[in-house]
Amino acid sequence: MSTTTAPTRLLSPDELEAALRAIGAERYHNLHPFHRALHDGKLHKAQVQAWALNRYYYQARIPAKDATLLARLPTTELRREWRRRVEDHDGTSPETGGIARWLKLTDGLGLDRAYVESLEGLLPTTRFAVDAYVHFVGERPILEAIASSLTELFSPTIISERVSGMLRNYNFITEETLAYFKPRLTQAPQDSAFALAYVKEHARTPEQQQAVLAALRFKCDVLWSMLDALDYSYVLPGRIPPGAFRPDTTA
Ligand SMILES: O=C(O)c1cc(C(=O)O)c2c(n1)C(=O)C(=O)c1cc(C(=O)O)[nH]c1-2
Repeated sequence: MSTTTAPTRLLSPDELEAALRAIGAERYHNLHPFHRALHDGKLHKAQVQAWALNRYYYQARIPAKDATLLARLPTTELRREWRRRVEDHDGTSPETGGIARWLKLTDGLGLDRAYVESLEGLLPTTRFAVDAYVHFVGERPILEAIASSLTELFSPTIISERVSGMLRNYNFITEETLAYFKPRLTQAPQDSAFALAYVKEHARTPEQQQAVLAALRFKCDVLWSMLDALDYSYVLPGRIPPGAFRPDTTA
């Protein structure tokens, strides 16, 4: 039996934007039960530690994925725009930038810095998911690589919810430990506005538009699977994989 797929038509730039936003409304990781529990104060400190430790790997690899893309970009203007992202995360001197601020969060949660940076305690899925994102951006066409960053369209909302929810619900969380997130509220809209305008201008065929939508779905899957792994390993009893962070022995 043969199956036929209806040919996809060319969307207007605004229809493409609406289709991208619909993917976020359906699949972004704000909808994941682990995030709901994190923000609503339903987790123990050890589970919050596991989230921060695993998410450190995402933060640490973001500037590497951006540098990979930077090297492939064809114009000065594009490289200048993308270089800013690398600086936002790596900083321009020691103790500045997003990675340093994320380590303030893991410090504030009582995790040993050398242990966090060693990556020894990561869940296997965290490593696989983050590495898949870095490879995607290194290997796919530039249009898709840029489109995969578009989850940032949706991040200011989840970050605002997270900061207010965690401050309200956990006595071990302070404004200082959550300092990572404040600059993201201005950086992410700047980043995503540029990426969205780029994608709307350069996705000019139905195939390119479908590839852009698939890139955003892929990225939502990366973020979702990281939370699935945390949920499975640290919410269900007796599921922590061998070698992964064990709250009682390493915190
Ligand atoms: O806290 C979050 O929920 C969240 C989500 C995302 C995202 O949607 O990819 C990013 C970030 N934070 C973030 O802090 C960040 O630096 C970042 C960079 C990127 C990217 O794809 O280039 N996404 C995100």
